[in-house]
Amino acid sequence: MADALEKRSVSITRLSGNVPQIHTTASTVKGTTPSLVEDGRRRFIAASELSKSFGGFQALGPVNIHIEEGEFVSILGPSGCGKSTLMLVVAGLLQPTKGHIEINGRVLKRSMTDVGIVFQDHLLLEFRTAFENVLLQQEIRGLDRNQIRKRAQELFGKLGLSGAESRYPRQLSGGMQQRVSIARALVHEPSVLLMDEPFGALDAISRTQIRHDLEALWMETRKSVLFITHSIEEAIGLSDRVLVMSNSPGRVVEEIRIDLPRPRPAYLGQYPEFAKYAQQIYKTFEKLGVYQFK
Ligand SMILES: Nc1ncnc2c1ncn2[C@@H]1O[C@H](COP(=O)(O)OP(=O)(O)OP(=O)(O)O)[C@@H](O)[C@H]1O
Repeated sequence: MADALEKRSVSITRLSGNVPQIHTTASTVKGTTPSLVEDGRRRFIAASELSKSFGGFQALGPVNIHIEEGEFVSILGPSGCGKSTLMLVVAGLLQPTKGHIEINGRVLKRSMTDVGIVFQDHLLLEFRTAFENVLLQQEIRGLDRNQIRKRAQELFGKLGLSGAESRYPRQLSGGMQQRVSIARALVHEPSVLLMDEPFGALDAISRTQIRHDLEALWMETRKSVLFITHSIEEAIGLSDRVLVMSNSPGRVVEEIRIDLPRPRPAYLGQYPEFAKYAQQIYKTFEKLGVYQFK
């Protein structure tokens, strides 16, 4: 995928009526159906005409999104537009009112299991140590204990948590708590990682570091990631594609393919393309009335 990334040109696509205007080439891969493949890459997650209402209130959609195998996709949108709702529907934790999700070509009928989820709140159990929190996956899923312990130890090393194994959540900084929750989400090696504003509660300096560490981990493991954020810099810094959502009920109004080399630096402003992507997103938010600067 790194090669493919390097060959991409700057591409900003307006989505009219939520119909993707992406040029695709039909192709087939042995053992897969043609509809699963776009530009030679597998659509691992595909959400079609998704909408969600709570009582008479429409919170989301309709939305069409897809995530390719090993792709990092961010959703950027104003508060209350339905980002968390979209993530919960994609995870199968909330039923859509209309539309459906396909995972690897199969319609999702119950909660996804081949997944790791990270929320803004670390949701660690206070009475378990950092390491025991990560091992929870092994206990719940009935996985091989030695294998998961080994993997947990590796993740602690990669996430800068070595030495923190026996600390309780209250003895960790906010950034470390989120690192433990990332380790917990990845220890069972899921194909999909769903992250809902995971760094929202962290200070800007910690956010930049954890963004880099997550990117490094993703480059090694190549999960399919759906990452929800309010931060334009974070979305551009992490993603292969950024999907911009409108105000409530959220629809995807723009897709921006991020063509920056990886790993990306702390200061993204060194790339002229970064300014171009960011400006486009600010402009879209102005047009949508999300920003009303006078
Ligand atoms: N279970 C629920 N019952 C009723 N309304 C809900 C429920 N869950 C979410 N909503 C409403 O749906 C809308 C979208 O909520 P959601 O949390 O998905 O937005 P969001 O874009 O993630 O917001 P934020 O960025 O502030 O976290 C909001 O108006 C919210 O109040």
